[in-house]
Amino acid sequence: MQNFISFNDVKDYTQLLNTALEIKANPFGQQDLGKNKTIGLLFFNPSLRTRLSSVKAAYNLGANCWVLNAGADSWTLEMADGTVMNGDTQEHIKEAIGVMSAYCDILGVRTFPKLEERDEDYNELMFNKVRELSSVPVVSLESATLHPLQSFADLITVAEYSGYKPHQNFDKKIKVVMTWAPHPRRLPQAVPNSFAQWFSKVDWVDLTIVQPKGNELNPDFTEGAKIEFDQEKAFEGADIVYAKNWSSYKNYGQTLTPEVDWQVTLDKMKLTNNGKFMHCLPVRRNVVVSDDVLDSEHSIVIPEATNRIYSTQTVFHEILKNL
Ligand SMILES: CCC[C@H](NC(C)=O)C(=O)O
Ligand SMILES: NC(=O)OP(=O)(O)O
Repeated sequence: MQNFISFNDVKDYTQLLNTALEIKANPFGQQDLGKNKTIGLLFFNPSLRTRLSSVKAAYNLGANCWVLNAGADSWTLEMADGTVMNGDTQEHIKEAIGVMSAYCDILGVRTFPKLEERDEDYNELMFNKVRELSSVPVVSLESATLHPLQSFADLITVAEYSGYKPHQNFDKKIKVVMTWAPHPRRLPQAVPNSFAQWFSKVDWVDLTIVQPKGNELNPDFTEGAKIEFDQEKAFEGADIVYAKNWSSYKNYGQTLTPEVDWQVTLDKMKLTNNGKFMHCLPVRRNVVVSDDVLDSEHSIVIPEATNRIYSTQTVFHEILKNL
């Protein structure tokens, strides 16, 4: 594995899943791999899980790790080429990424979308600029349109809660429903795009995506998923309910306020096959999902967040072993 930016960087998802489950069972078994290696984490946006799980994953592998919050810890960066830098920016992204990638063996980067110009975000201008400037492999810590470390952790979690065992025949079909949910702010499409990209390809999953009409995701990522607009119908018989808010792809960046309440409630979870509730976190309690769902046996959001250590550790492992 060279870079880890999307599902397209995964040659064999079953092999990667099995590796992750093996690493999770023996998390300190590969400490020689990270010896004398450094993993750099660059954040242009806030984070809790990605930041902390990535540091832990690096340490589990015996690697060093540094973290930088662009613009807060560092100089104000100039992103545009050709700028006469006599204003508020002190350092150009060209030098900043060139230097940072000289200080590490793998560079993780988080760059959220602006949610203004769809082409700018969907061409991943910012992330691709960093990738071109980096002299070391790049791992997405969530880009404008995808969040592969989250989706990989979600796959590990769904596998664990579905009875999947590495190298054993698994002929079940798991009904996974990703549902849009309300949020007071306009959020990226990265997490749902990525979840759809991964789970529409898993042969033991039946993926349904349910959202208010007009709020469908980019079809480039949802091909193969069943698209629904009736939330309660979609929940019927679901084994996994994955909730997430996303702003409009069609009316780019706009938020939606549907007439009916799309919050995930206990009554809705009763329509499922005693389904498990998942969310990437952070979650707005009693907006996205009710307290009585999050505080019930339905919720596996903490095991899901815990698996962020092992999705990340596996990706670092797969890149480090080729260095
Ligand atoms: C992991 C989620 C990060 C981000 N969430 C917020 C609140 O910005 C999002 O929705 O993409
Ligand atoms: N799920 C996730 O990536 O969380 P953070 O934004 O807190 O890193």
